[in-house]
Formats: sequence, C-alpha cells, structure tokens
Amino acid sequence: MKLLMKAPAKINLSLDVLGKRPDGYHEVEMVMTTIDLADRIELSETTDGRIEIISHNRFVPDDQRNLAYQAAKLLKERFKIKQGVAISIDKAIPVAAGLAGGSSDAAATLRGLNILWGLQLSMDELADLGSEIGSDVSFCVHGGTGLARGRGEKITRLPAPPNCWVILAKPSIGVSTADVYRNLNIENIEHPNTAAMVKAIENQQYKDICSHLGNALEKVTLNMHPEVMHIKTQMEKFGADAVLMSGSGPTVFGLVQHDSRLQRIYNGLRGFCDQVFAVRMLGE
Ligand SMILES: C[C@@](CO)(OP(=O)(O)O)[C@H](O)COP(=O)(O)OP(=O)(O)OC[C@H]1O[C@@H](n2ccc(N)nc2=O)[C@H](O)[C@@H]1O
Ligand SMILES: Nc1ncnc2c1ncn2[C@@H]1O[C@H](COP(=O)(O)OP(=O)(O)O)[C@@H](O)[C@H]1O
Repeated sequence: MKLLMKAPAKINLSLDVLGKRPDGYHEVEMVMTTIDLADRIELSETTDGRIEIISHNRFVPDDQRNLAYQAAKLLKERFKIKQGVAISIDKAIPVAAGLAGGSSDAAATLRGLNILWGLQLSMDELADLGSEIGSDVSFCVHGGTGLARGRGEKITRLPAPPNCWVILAKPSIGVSTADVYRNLNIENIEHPNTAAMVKAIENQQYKDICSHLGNALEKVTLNMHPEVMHIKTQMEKFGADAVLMSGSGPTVFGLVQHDSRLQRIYNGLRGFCDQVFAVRMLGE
C-alpha cells in the first residue's frame, strides 16, 4: 500500500526566548502557523523490514540523519513493526531555512505510518512521540495555528489568523538553529508580546497581528548574515504590511492583504533573490 502526505512549512509570527534550561535547550513561547508551501511525502510499504529514504535534493540526507527516517524508526521500534517503508521526499520547502521542513517531513511520516501500520494513535500521542525527534515536530503533527511553549513541544491550538498573503524570500545561505541559539545573549533580548499576538489572532485583528510580529532570534541571525537585513528592508520598501524573519532564519516573510501589492513585492524581490514564494496561511 502507498500513501501520499502533505508536509507544510511553518512560520513564526512571534518567537520569544524566556531563558536557558538546565538541559541546554531554551524555554520559548512561539506563535506558529502552517503555510501552503509543502513537501510531498510518499510512503510505500515494503516487506524487507528496512527504512529507505529517497530524495533527489542534495541538501537532504538519505540516511538515519533524515528526520523522516528517525520518525519511522521511532514508530517501528516502539510498536515492534516488522514491515519496512520506503519514504520518498519531494522537497519544495527550502532546507535549513527556519521553515521546519525537516520537522514537517518527520510529522507527516508519523501521521502517515499511523495509518499505514494501523497504530490508532491520537494526534496528541503522535505529537508527544514527535518531540523525541525535534522541538518543532509536535507543532508540525497538529499543523494549523498554535502557541508553542516549553522547548516548543507544548502546543495550545489557536484559531486561524485572518486571510492574507505570506511572501517568503530565502537568501542563498543556510542557518544552523543550534548556532543561532548559541549566539543569543539571554541578558539582551527584545521580547515580543506573545499575549498580544494571541489576542490579535483570537480577535481576528490583521493590523494588530502586523504590529506585534516579533522574533527574539532575529537580531542574532541579522548580525551573522547582513543579507537578511537587506531582504527585510527591500520587502518593507516594496510595500509589505509587516516583515519578520522566521524561526532561526534566514527566510524572511512579509504579510500583505492586497493582491496588487503582492505582485509588486514578488517581482521586486525576484530581481535579486532566487527563492521567493507567495502563499496563503493554512489556517486552523
Ligand atoms: C528556531 C525554531 C523556531 O520554530 O525553528 P527553526 O528555525 O529551526 O525552523 C525552533 O525553536 C527550533 O526547533 P528544531 O529545529 O526542531 O530544534 P531541535 O532540533 O530540537 O534543536 C536544534 C538545536 O537548537 C537548540 N534549541 C532548540 C530549541 C530550543 N527550544 N532551544 C534550543 O536551544 C539546541 O541547541 C538544539 O540542539
Ligand atoms: N527531511 C529533511 N528535510 C530537510 N532537512 C533535513 C531533513 N532531515 C534532516 N535534515 C537536516 O536538518 C537540517 C535542518 O533542516 P530544516 O528542517 O530544513 O531547517 P530548519 O530547522 O531551519 O527549519 C538540514 O541541514 C538537514 O541536514
């Protein structure tokens, strides 16, 4: 049997870091939402018991380092599954971009194998398992919009934000999440207002969402990679309503409601940036 799964990217509308934990991770508060930029994952049952990764993207590992591989291994071992699976990854989400592509592939693999192997696990149980693979996997299991706490694995669902376009531009550099957290100075963080962002979403106030976009990691990545600042400035200049870096970066996203302005921003960015996308939020 074969199963085709959609693995959407996320953006962080708000990302706050509250402190460093004894386990080396950081305590965070993040408002995240999935967007209609997605990898496609095809899961095919095999009888040889092996887990195989098929990917034609040179930045995506095709062995046990792949987060989708780790998701399959976790379920196979925990539930003593004899069958194998071939996982084919058709990559649309830029890699190491702050868009959780790898985490979303892992989440889609968990959701898909839950069906293929008849495990009957709830979304909460799958999200708990996902947190063993990476901090963003729990959110990606649920998708939609959510408030993430802890190291990112404690999820409270939120309603869909009001309709708007999301324009993404990824400079041609990859950023290591671990490096960004390592270079963060805990004493000198500009904290976004998470509660105000949650309220803006609950009240469907697009303008308030725009004014409360904020990311405590942005300054760190901007210092490491000045080209990210250039993209931010250009996106603002071309007329986005609000602009922010997603996650640990380097992808920058802009929000805009009017179609005419969307075209202008898209064309302007394409003039100097190879990877530009205009997508919708997926909502709840
Ligand atoms: C920054 C964020 C925001 O959504 O996303 P990305 O930019 O990676 O998309 C996440 O916090 C990233 O989540 P994820 O990429 O799953 O992180 P993990 O694999 O768990 O951790 C990678 C490394 O980041 C650091 N890390 C991660 C999460 C966290 N709350 N505190 C940390 O200090 C740790 O050094 C860890 O070794
Ligand atoms: N399925 C996957 N897709 C992309 N990258 C993966 C995957 N599995 C493991 N990786 C590794 O994870 C790293 C971070 O990838 P990604 O999830 O795209 O970035 P981010 O954490 O910035 O959102 C990559 O450099 C890559 O080596």
